[in-house]
Amino acid sequence: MSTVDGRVIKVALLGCGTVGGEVVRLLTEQAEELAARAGARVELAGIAVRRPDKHPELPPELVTSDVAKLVTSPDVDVVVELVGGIEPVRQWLLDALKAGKSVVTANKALLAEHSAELFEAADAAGVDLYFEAAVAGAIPLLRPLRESLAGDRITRVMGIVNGTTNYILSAMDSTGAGYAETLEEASRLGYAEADPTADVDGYDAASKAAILASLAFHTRVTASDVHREGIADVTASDLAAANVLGRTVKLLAICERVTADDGTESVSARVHPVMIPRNHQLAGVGGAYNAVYVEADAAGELMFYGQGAGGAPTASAVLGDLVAVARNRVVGGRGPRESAHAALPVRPMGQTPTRYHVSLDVADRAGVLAQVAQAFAGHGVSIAAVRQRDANDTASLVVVTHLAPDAALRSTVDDIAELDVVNQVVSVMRVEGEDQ
Ligand SMILES: NC(=O)c1ccc[n+]([C@@H]2O[C@H](COP(=O)([O-])OP(=O)(O)OC[C@H]3O[C@@H](n4cnc5c(N)ncnc54)[C@H](O)[C@@H]3O)[C@@H](O)[C@H]2O)c1
Ligand SMILES: N[C@@H](CCO)C(=O)O
Ligand code: NA
Repeated sequence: MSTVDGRVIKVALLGCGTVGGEVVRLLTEQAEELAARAGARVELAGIAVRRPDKHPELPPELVTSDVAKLVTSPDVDVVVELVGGIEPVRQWLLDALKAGKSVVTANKALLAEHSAELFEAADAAGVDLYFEAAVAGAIPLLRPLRESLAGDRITRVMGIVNGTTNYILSAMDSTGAGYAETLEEASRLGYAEADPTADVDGYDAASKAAILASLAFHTRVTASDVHREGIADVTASDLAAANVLGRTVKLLAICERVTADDGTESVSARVHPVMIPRNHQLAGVGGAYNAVYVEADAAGELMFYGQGAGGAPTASAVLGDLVAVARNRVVGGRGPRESAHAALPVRPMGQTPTRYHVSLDVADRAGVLAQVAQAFAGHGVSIAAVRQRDANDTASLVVVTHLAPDAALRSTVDDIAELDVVNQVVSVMRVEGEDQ
């Protein structure tokens, strides 16, 4: 029987790949415990895959390729979506919500573009939309933002939210391993997206940043609002330049509440490589692990850490959501709805305050430093530290700035590159954290 009265919650699973396969395993192995925790048996009503013939491990009576039929089947209470991508998934989930099914999804790409529409459909039907697995895999992060911190005022969310790029940067930093071989390994381990350029070019992290900023600041932020740079341009020179200063490079998502001098607030959301001191807590986060700091007025600083990618860790978050949905169905309640009441404007990247590390190869003669310093001053950028090392007739000059609008820093670097005394701009990267 497929009704809540019968204490059975029927689940349609869409996608049975890296994550979906683990969801099936855990649902089967932990059926008794899940029933006790949810207050109802949680049973599969169907599993939709692209190629049913490729899944001899699944019960044939459950497997289908007819997703549209499965998501609106009267037999189904909850749709768990683990296919990925935007279309046709968006339409399947809208159809499911309209038909009164709650939805659990790990699909950050979809949520970062269409969560408003999905929340509206969930509201209209009085059903749930849960997506803990969409950001930072196993780590409970969205539930704390949506529920535990709902009474606080969050000012910043910053961290490592993409396992694939963290795996690659960690390996490049520690073993000097090549980029391509490390990416291949990350794909083999099930961390990378179906198209790994989504990871490498920062799209995956930007989608997650949009979701985090939306929840943290009660504002609709979409992926296109997020400034995005991936790791494809991070070179061995960047890592070497970082190393000289006792730093390392991480791809960070940074979502901030920015308050202007006149007190008006805006939201800044960005994803880009960042140099951080080696003694920064994020520097020690290796492999496919994720770590996210949340700063809130009353709570202070919180840190969330754990496995951000991979089949089983992600399935853990999916199962947690599934139990929450099942419980809500059993008692007749609902989980949190969309909270976008603050509707803050999104601040363009050029106006966002950042700090730069600039490593230059310059001519070793009098007046060079003055010319470089003049370029910074010309854009109103204040210098925090300068370090010079001589080698034959050239010198290496490293400048770290104080906070300045990102556009001013960018223009400064453009001007410096044009100076006759500058042989080469070796590395330009944003900086977070103070050296101890
Ligand atoms: N792998 C991870 O570490 C991880 C972590 C967090 C979130 N996610 C998200 O979870 C989702 C699934 O990721 P995955 O790594 O398991 O992907 P995957 O490629 O391993 O699996 C995708 C599944 O979807 C099925 N599918 C694809 N197109 C279909 C169609 N048109 N009709 C029916 N079935 C179709 C495939 O048959 C496959 O079973 C994605 O949204 C991804 O972003 C993945
Ligand atoms: N491809 C993603 C999966 C987890 O969302 C990552 O590497 O982090
Ligand atoms: Na999570």
